Amino acid sequence: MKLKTRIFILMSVIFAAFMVTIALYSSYLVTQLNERWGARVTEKQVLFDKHRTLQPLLREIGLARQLAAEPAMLEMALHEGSVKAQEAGIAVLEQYRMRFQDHSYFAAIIKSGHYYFNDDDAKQFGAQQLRYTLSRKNPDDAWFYATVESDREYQVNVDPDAHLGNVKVWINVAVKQGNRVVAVIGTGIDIGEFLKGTVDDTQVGIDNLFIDRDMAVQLHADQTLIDYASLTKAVDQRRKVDVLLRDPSDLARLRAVMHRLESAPDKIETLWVNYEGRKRLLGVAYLPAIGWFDLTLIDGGTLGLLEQFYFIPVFAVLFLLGLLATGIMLHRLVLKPLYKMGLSIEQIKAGNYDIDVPQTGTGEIAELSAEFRNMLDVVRNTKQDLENTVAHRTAQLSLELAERRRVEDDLRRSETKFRQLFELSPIGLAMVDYETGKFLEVNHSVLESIGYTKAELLALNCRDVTPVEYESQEREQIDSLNRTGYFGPTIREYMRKDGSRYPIEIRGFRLTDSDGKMCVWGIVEDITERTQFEAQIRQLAYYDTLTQLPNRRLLNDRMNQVIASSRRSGCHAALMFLDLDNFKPLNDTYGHAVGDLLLVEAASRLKNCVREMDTVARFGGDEFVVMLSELDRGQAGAAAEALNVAEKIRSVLSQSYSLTISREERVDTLVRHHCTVSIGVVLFVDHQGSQDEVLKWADAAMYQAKDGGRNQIRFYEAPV
Ligand SMILES: Nc1nc2c(ncn2[C@@H]2O[C@H](COP(=O)(O)OP(=O)(O)OP(=O)(O)O)[C@@H](O)[C@H]2O)c(=O)[nH]1
Repeated sequence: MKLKTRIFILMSVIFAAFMVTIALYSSYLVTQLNERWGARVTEKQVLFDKHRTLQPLLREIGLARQLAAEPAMLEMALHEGSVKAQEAGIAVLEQYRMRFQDHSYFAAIIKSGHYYFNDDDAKQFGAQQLRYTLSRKNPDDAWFYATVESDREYQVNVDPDAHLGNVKVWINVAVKQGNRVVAVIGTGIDIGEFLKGTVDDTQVGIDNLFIDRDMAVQLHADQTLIDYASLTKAVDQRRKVDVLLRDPSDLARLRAVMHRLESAPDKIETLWVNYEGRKRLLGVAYLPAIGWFDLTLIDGGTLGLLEQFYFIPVFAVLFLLGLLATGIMLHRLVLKPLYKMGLSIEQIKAGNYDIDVPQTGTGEIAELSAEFRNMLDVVRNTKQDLENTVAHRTAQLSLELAERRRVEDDLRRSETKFRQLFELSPIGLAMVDYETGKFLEVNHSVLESIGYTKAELLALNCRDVTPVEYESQEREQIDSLNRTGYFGPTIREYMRKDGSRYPIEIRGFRLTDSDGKMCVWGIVEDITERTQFEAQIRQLAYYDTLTQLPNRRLLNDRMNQVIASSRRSGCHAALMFLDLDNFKPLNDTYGHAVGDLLLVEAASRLKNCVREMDTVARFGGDEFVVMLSELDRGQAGAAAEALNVAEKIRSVLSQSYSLTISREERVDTLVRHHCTVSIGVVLFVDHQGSQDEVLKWADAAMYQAKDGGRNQIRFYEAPV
């Protein structure tokens, strides 16, 4: 919401609040003033009414009481039959008659019931003061008996006189002998005359009436409302003030006021009541002399009460004008300069910083305007600084970007290099998840050996390609990784996709990848060729290339094993040294190749002569060694067993050899050759000496066989 609108609303609210407050307060003041003013006026009026009514009555009452106190009255009441007393009494009555306002009197004698009355100034009645005789049976005479029985000294009673045909305000005074009422005397005032001087004689807007203690109306300008002869009626049959005050609450409050005033008769109280449909101020005074209450009702208009403060609309207009003037001033001094500054701000928001902001307003607004201009300068400078900084930073960023691109290119080249290195490495490289063992990355070398595609292998776990018998080895590797961060190198096998196996040498390193994930880099070397090569070397090292029989080196190993075994088991072993007889002529005649054929054939025959556990070795040239193990424990048995085998060998090797000579582009030539063998045998058990000794002994025995004529078997016999 705009400031202008808000100020307008604020001023409207202030105006409304102010006017409501003023209206309420003025209403309160008017009420207060009216009530106080009305109360004062009413009190004066009530006092006036009270006294102008009471004054003539009190005068007549006083005169009547004075008359009642005349001795002639008592005498007449007691001795009415005495003419003297009667005449004296009437004389006094006539004397007082002229002093009464109405020029009338009455006297009613209890004993006789005679009612004397005279108001005849013209004396037309003459001596006929005795008018009639009162009777209890006559309702019109009830006033008399009520006065007698009331036990009060005097009473005021408004009553029509049936005998006289007029209505009077009667003053009834008891004539007493001691406490006994003997007569009632008094006077009357014509109601018309009395009202003229009291309730009739009121101003417009002022009503005056009198009520007795029981609220019966005693005097009112409208005589039809008067409760005549109240004295003689039951309380509930009287015409009361409720014919005028119809609101029960008004009546209740009036009753309370009357009750209070009986205790404080000098006071006057006022209260607001509804009277004839209008709000009237009611003043109440007590007339203790006659037991009546004076009620004076005054109309607000008559009181000249204020309806309202007429200056309020004027004040409202002035206040409104003041507000308008304030609004205009506010607009010129504050809103307009602010609006101009607002326009400048809009331009700045649109990016136009090169505007000229005018100096505007006065006082604080001028200061604000100046501060705004200063601020705009600061903003301009800051913007310029910012642009410079941005340009500088942009240049820096361009350089950094170029450098970064260069680094990224280097990195990419390096990555490509290492990727190529990884892929082209002849050594297998594989990365597996540390937790699950799943393959994460493998290079070409691994794939080539294992037979899986890359996608297939990356779907597998390293345990899927490891034969079950290596499970314990794999657990050790995991332990090693946990402890040291690496394992290996160890040799085991992987299973290819086709189920075949191949040997690998594997080592692993625990690493954390760029995502912080633990993994294991495995260097997996396919050692199939190396294994084969090692086997070849082993073959060359331990076997004779011509006959494929163990050579001397392997023979030495086997001899060590047999010597140790024989020492443990106690079984005899035998070593036979064989040398073919007359081999050289074959070489010489047909060449070494044919000799080789014979040597190969001889080796084959030898192997067939012994058990799997026995060893047949070529010692060199045409010399062979046969070693038998686990022979009998007894020497004789062992010698027999050895001899048996030696005989078999000698026999087999002595059989004719058919040797086929194959030459390029020539027909094969079959050569038959016959040769024998000389065998030297040594038995040994629990041998403590060197193997060379055993060989030497066997060799010696073999020479004995040679010396013995060849094709013989000789056992070594230790010199005695
Ligand atoms: N073909 C062939 N001949 C060999 C080989 N090694 C050694 N010889 C020959 O084997 C012969 C062995 O000689 P001798 O044992 O003395 O000859 P011999 O005829 O068997 O004589 P006696 O043993 O005394 O009966 C020599 O002529 C060697 O040249 C070989 O690997 N191949």
